[in-house]
Amino acid sequence: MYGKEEQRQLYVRSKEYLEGDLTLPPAEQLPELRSLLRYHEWRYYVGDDPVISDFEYDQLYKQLEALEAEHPDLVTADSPTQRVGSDLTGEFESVPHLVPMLSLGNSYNPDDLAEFDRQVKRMLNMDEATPIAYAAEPKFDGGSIALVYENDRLVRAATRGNGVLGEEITHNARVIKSIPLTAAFSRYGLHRVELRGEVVIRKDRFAVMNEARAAAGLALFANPRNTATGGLRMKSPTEVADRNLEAFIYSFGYGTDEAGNDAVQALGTHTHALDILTALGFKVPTAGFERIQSPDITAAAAFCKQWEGQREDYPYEIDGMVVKVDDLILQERAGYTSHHPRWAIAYKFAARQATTTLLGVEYQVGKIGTITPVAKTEPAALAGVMISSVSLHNEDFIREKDLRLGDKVLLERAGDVIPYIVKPLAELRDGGEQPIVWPLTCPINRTDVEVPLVRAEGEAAWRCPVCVCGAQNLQRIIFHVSKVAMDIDGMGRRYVEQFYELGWLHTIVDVYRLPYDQIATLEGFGERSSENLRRSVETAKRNPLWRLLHGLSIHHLGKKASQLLAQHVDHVLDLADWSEAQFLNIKDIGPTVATNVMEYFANPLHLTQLRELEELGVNVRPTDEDRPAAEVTEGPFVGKTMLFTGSLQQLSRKEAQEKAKAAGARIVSAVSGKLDVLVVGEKPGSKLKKAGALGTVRVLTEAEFLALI
Ligand SMILES: NC(=O)c1ccc[n+]([C@@H]2O[C@H](COP(=O)([O-])OP(=O)(O)OC[C@H]3O[C@@H](n4cnc5c(N)ncnc54)[C@H](O)[C@@H]3O)[C@@H](O)[C@H]2O)c1
Ligand SMILES: [Zn+2]
Repeated sequence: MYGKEEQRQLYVRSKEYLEGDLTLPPAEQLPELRSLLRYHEWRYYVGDDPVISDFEYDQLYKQLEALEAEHPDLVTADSPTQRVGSDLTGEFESVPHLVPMLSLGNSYNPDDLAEFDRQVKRMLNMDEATPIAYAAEPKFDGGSIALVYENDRLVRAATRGNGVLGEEITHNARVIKSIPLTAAFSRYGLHRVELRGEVVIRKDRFAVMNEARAAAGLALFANPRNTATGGLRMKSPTEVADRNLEAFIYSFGYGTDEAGNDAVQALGTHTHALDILTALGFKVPTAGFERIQSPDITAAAAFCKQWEGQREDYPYEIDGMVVKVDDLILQERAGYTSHHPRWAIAYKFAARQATTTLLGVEYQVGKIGTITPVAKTEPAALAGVMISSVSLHNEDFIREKDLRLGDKVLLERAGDVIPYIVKPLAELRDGGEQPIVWPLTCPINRTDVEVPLVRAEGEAAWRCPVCVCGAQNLQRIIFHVSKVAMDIDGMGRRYVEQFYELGWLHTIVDVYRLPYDQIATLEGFGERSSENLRRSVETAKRNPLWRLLHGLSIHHLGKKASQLLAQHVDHVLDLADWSEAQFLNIKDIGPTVATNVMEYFANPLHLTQLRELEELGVNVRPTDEDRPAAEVTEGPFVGKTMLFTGSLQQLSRKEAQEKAKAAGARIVSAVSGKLDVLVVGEKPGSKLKKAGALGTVRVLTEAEFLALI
């Protein structure tokens, strides 16, 4: 019905009208707006596949309405404001409704409802101060249905069609269990009635159906509304039965007694009419829960707001609420336009779908270097917020949806769920769309070195194995500042995490350029602690080299190996030029450490980091503590192993150990058959006992030890 290029044009023009930057004479705007609305009605009703949001459609509609109000001479009978959108497909026989099935006017907030209330009163020549009672109930989002009962039997069911003619679907309605085939209308003096209702599918049943379809390899249903309207039009009633359809009945459209006189108004109120339908066995919004009778518009508005908040928890899809003048006689007096009743109005919830243009893709790096593509879009209003970034999850998502740069895309955001792209509107493409090329190398990396991404088998995510922005850095930083590595006093995991969250720490390099003035302003900090932290960091900069090496988190490079390497270089970057043989030449360094250290230093990103550390004043050369004590060949303890236990009185443990080493001893950590000398201070404890039991250990007091050296 519409060609591809034509559809694209209609879409682009619609967005231009919505932007509101058109200055055309009304005589040109009017026919164009009408043709735009007709196109969107076709997409929405016939295709069940709209290309703009309901809110946008309503805005275009309002533009047309306003223009027509200014230029009544230019109103045409076929204008979308003068009739309801048609869902006639031509696949079923059309039948005339007993009373036209109309649309509803729209409101979006309590102010709109207050305005509606004033209009109703003006129409009824009522005083503004006199309250009108309203009924309010959910606006079910499914397919409209009209049910005709004669002599208490269901004789016909039809879709809304174009409002005047509907499509006859009686066979399909008969298999919907919530539609009674017989109902005792005669008890209320009703001989012939036409009921109005909405056919829907419960959200959980919809989900189960789709799971089953996925398991069977069938195409998934797009959404419950779509599935319900499609379900009504199935060719075979058994297929209809499979869809778990239900029908909510929300009013009498028509009702006469045996003589053909109106018998509906006698029911008094809309509320009472629904109570009767409930009693007759129809599925009707439950009084007190799904519907209320409110004394005035304010209470009705509050009920609408309440439902907007609980919409997600409700088992059925609703796109708003409907507020109706409760008194049936007042309804009749207020009357109808050719498009909607003047006594009712829809209170629309914020649209959960929107269409917009995909402008570009950016990449984020998450935990363990996972690369997440993020779509950048033209800003779009979605469920009450402006959206311009939408996660694309991973490469497969982009590929499966066949997303391209420049695509018009359908966005959705339901409840707390993060917004996502439902699909591109492929039929609106003009050929200028560009493929999204998945990066082979890390897109985050800010250096000029390319880092290939990796994707583990069976995983959807690509990862940057060394990403400088990756959250794996968080763990590295925590280790880097810890006691065993750089031992930065007062910085622990908690602060690292906090600073990381604040964006101050990305890599270990940032540890040495923290914003202390800002830290001072953090809750629980203050000038003093900030200054203390700064001092700890400054102290750590003078650490022996082995601590830095250990703090690089190189796989398998422990404290001992770090110390050994620190002894054998003049500058940490010397290691970048080392061959495997050079590593293996060092006693106690094996091939595993060699490989890992070589891999680390082969990565230019790491070299950049080390240079940055050096520029920031971090020591990158061996200190005295790193240097091996010159081989001691003379002294009282040459070739002996030694251990200290208990508390020493004259020397600190560390001093004693240094002196022992200078006297040729090698310090060990445990009592064993290999221990030669045990020096005991006060309260020696179990080590002395153990040494005594061995009988091979020479035991010295602190004084004896001092005398010997
Ligand atoms: N996105 C698009 O391109 C596009 C195009 C056309 C229409 N639309 C949407 O459809 C609307 C117009 O469609 P419409 O004419 O079907 O109107 P509508 O859906 O806004 O309101 C009328 C319908 O509401 C249903 N309804 C559900 N619960 C009801 C209740 N408790 N009481 C009364 N009616 C109830 C009825 O089936 C009735 O036909 C637009 O405002 C727009 O939101 C969107
Ligand atoms: Zn990276």
